[in-house]
Amino acid sequence: MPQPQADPRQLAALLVAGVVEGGMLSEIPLPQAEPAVRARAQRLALTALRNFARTETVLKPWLRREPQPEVMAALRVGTVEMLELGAPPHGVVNATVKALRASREFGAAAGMANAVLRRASEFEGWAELPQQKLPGWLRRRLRAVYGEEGVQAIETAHQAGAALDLTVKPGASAPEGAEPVGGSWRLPLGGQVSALPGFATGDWWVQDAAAALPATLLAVQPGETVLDLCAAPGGKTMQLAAAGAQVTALDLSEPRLTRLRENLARTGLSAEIVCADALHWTPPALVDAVLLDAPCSATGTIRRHPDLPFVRKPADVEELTKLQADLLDRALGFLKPGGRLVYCTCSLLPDEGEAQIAAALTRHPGLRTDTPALPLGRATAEGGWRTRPDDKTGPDDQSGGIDGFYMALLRHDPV
Ligand SMILES: C[S@@+](CC[C@H](N)C(=O)[O-])C[C@H]1O[C@@H](n2cnc3c(N)ncnc32)[C@H](O)[C@@H]1O
Repeated sequence: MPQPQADPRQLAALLVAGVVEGGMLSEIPLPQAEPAVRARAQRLALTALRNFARTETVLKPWLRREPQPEVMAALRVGTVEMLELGAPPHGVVNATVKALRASREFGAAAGMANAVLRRASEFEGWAELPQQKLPGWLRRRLRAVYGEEGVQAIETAHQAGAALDLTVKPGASAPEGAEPVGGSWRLPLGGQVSALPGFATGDWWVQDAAAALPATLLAVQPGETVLDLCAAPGGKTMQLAAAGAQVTALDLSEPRLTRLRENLARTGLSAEIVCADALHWTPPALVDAVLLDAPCSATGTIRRHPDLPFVRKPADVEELTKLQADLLDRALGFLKPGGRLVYCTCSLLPDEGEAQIAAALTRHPGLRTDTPALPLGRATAEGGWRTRPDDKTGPDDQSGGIDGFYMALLRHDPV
């Protein structure tokens, strides 16, 4: 017998409530649902999180007391569906009320939701409401580096979300309609990725245009031995393998390595896979090149992960910067004399980028930066490279920015 389909709005509300309670979007368990339903739920949840403060402004005047988190999340999802995504109010209100009424736990809130969402649908001036601000601690730290104007431009980019960037396997084609961005290809936002032409045949994989730069920077040659430390889910491993290198992909997380294995299988690329802690593992032989995509605050990816500002705390950054320095010191020891290493993080915080490399240069005699100009972003004082979410990808860029990344090419000469 066919199972009743899960409602994307209900799933979206579960996701939003889960994030408010401190969960990462990718880790919140959802009931079984078709990929298309999950994709729609995901899109609604992302939109609700990107417009969290705005929905507060619209809903608060009509709420006598704060509803249960799940009900509040359903109201936020309904509000963005009507006001941001332009869905007809009648359908949104009816579906939300029907779903609440059908639930044993939240049925009593159905009448209130009906009244509040009808009011919300009449709200005027949605587009003029202030954009979503970063949390105070992060905003202050970014303002010290990029200035108030820079932070506002970054917040505007976060609010706009991200297009779908693809890294295309050499010799394969991007799907029709994709535009070149840096060395990547860009499709407008939306849709179910696995349904796009070329997905099943492994012609490309999803990776932000900025995230594709570090592997390009390493410029591996066919036959070179390369260690991809912190490799999963494998976006950069696939680039290195596609360039013909002999890649060892190492990661601490077995579940993430399962995704890396699936990605390699789909794209028909190969790498040796090691599940280990890079701080305690030693390669059997020194290598020509290392890519260290170090664990970080991921604050450069808020465009596509608007749950991060709800979850990240300043203490996480302190812990991560120590780990990054330890990983970098260890990774340098895996290089053949004269070998090269790309260090990168998807963070906007200089503590996880510029400052890490400046400190490493003082710790390691014989270490130097040798980062050439890349198609997107700008050079930094210590010899690295920085991209920002508000970076334009071309003179008439309409497609939005790129993730915030830091990267540096380091050469380790014997002293
Ligand atoms: C930024 S993600 C890597 C993304 C990946 N390079 C890609 O392009 O798809 C960082 C990874 O570091 C891994 N990691 C964290 N600490 C580690 C450690 N001590 N040793 C090895 N891997 C570690 C995490 O499991 C995570 O998969």
